[in-house]
Amino acid sequence: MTSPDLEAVPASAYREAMAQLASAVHLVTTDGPGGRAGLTATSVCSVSDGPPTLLVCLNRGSSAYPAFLRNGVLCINTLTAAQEDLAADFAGRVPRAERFEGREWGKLQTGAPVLPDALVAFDCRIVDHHTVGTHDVLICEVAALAEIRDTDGLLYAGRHYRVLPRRTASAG
Ligand SMILES: NC(=O)c1ccc[n+]([C@@H]2O[C@H](COP(=O)([O-])OP(=O)(O)OC[C@H]3O[C@@H](n4cnc5c(N)ncnc54)[C@H](O)[C@@H]3O)[C@@H](O)[C@H]2O)c1
Ligand SMILES: Cc1cc2c(cc1C)N(C[C@H](O)[C@H](O)[C@H](O)COP(=O)(O)O)c1[nH]c(=O)[nH]c(=O)c1N2
Repeated sequence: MTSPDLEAVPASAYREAMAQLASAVHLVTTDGPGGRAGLTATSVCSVSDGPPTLLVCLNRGSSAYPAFLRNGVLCINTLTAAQEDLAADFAGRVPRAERFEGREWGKLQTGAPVLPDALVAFDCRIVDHHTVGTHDVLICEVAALAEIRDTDGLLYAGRHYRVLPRRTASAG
């Protein structure tokens, strides 16, 4: 242990520690009565395969957050290495209203926007949510999956985007 048990961990130290972890990068999107919205997220995790369920942690302060709760559906679009620009756009480089411009978006079961050529996409219904600090943990049941693409993935680690090379059969 490098710090006493009862000493609070500063947010800056926590973020520096979290920056050491590598994560896949996703556009989390929604559409419905609350409007179309989306943001970049790394806090996505598998919960169960029966029923197929994952979680995503969304900051309640983001402009997109109310739309997710109102719509009750979302799509986790996992980005390829070629989609790094989109990650920056949906993390705030482009205003919320303009983030979906310039490409055709698909849909599966729920109507949440599906990014063409995503590495994979999980179309979900939000079945529960829990407030923890600044974020809400959304529990999402998977209603449909998009086709898996045979291409390099995108990682975020050490505050930089990186390429996750697709493992080929010859690579073992
Ligand atoms: N889970 C999140 O909400 C989350 C995750 C990654 C980045 N971000 C945001 O993106 C920007 C750049 O992040 P960065 O990784 O380049 O540097 P950073 O130093 O702000 O964050 C380092 C790591 O700490 C964690 N983190 C950062 N802010 C968080 C938050 N508000 N809630 C929970 N975890 C958080 C993430 O794992 C992040 O990769 C910041 O504004 C950050 O808040 C948010
Ligand atoms: C690499 C990376 C990863 C994440 C983020 C950023 C970046 C750069 N952001 C922040 C989020 O994308 C950003 O706050 C919103 O896009 C801002 O949206 P509005 O402009 O408020 O709509 C983010 N926010 C969140 O609520 N959950 C998350 O898991 C993540 N992960």
